[in-house]
Amino acid sequence: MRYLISGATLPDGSGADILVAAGTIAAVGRIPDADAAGATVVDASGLVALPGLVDLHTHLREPGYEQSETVLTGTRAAAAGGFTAVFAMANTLPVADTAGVVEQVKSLGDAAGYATVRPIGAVTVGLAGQTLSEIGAMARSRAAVRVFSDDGKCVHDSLLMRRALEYVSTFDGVVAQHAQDPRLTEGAQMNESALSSELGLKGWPAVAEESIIARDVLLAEHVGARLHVCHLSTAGSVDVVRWAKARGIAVTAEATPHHLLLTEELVRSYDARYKVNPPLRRDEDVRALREGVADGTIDIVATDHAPHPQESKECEWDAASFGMVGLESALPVVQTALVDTGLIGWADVARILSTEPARIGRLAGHSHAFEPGSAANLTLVDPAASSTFELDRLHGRSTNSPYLGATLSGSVRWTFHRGYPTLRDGVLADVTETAEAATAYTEAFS
Ligand SMILES: NC(=O)N[C@@H](CC(=O)O)C(=O)O
Ligand SMILES: [Zn+2]
Ligand SMILES: [Zn+2]
Repeated sequence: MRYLISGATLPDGSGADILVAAGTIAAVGRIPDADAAGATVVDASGLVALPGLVDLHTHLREPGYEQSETVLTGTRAAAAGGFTAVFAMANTLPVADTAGVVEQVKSLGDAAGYATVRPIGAVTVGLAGQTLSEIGAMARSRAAVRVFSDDGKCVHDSLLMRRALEYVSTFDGVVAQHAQDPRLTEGAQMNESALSSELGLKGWPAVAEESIIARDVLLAEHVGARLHVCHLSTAGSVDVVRWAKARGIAVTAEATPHHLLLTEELVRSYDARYKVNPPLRRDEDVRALREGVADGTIDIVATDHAPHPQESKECEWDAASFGMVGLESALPVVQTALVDTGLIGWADVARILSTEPARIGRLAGHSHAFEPGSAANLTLVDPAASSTFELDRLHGRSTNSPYLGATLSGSVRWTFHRGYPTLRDGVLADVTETAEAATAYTEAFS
């Protein structure tokens, strides 16, 4: 199948046609009619073409928590949000701490066909924080794991963290740390502040995050390894990472869309859709995170898409699960919080949502630029449109979105994964090339 994407705006603001053929970008620029003969025309006037979005932090929940999400449903949500690759977190059941589990997750992703799935390996066996998992075997496996994380839990033991950093540096891997001092956050339910006292909820101090990041950047410097910090949520964390980068430490950092838009004030509703780890913080923190993205201290935006079943959200605050779904809303939140506010432009969006996460995760073979010959992974966004998040706009198995009923600016219209549309003019495509694989998938795993 050949597609002529006509009249798109590239991230740098220039206009171009893009010819997609045989899974690759065949040509970019003014494309002669003869070259485009027979191609399906996609009218992209008014649309911004971005390299396919890459999420370095997605919870796909399979194996083990298929009532919340599966690799198939999660990657359908990814495609709907403009993503062509996702890194799947390791807090599944069993935990992704062996070559067998990461290979299974990769195979499920291949079979589903909606996005490239790169498994993340656990740092410690069972995420228990006691002994290192078989990091080398996962790196050498068919899944070629490069990112390791105990996300959901912090690698708290300093010596284990040191050993993990040393180990991954031997094959250019990276440890993605969930920075949360467990003792300082025992039983914590929301940001520690005047509001947490007022609401009578146990507070989660900023220092619980900042102190771990400070320790880890120093450890990374000491052993000469790459460190990635998940979901920065406080102004102090931005300061620590800024300091570390100025010192030349190989640290990268992410912010989630929700920490760039929402504040702890929402907790007043006691609506557990706003319960997330790390917690929503203050206005000052949101401002500092936005500045951190704008000045490059924060390298990427990652969704931390964390599906949970209704019963674990529709209950009292203390009993509810932490986490929000975020794949479909990520681009509109980024546009609303960062582009519409004038802090960044579309070239920066391409960088923070595609090229940089791909580089940090060592995602080989993913197209980052509209260069002839590269794989056709791309996303078309209508910045003049808006997105209202109703239940039918969520394609995953869980609906714990903080934006239900809300309208954000920007709308993802088309997603192309390896040359075929996974989202067509806002409608999730039936991935025909992989329909048989999808059937086999359902039979094998349901
Ligand atoms: N972010 C969350 O609130 N929850 C995540 C775990 C995590 O990212 O730490 C989950 O797995 O549900
Ligand atoms: Zn986390
Ligand atoms: Zn997470």
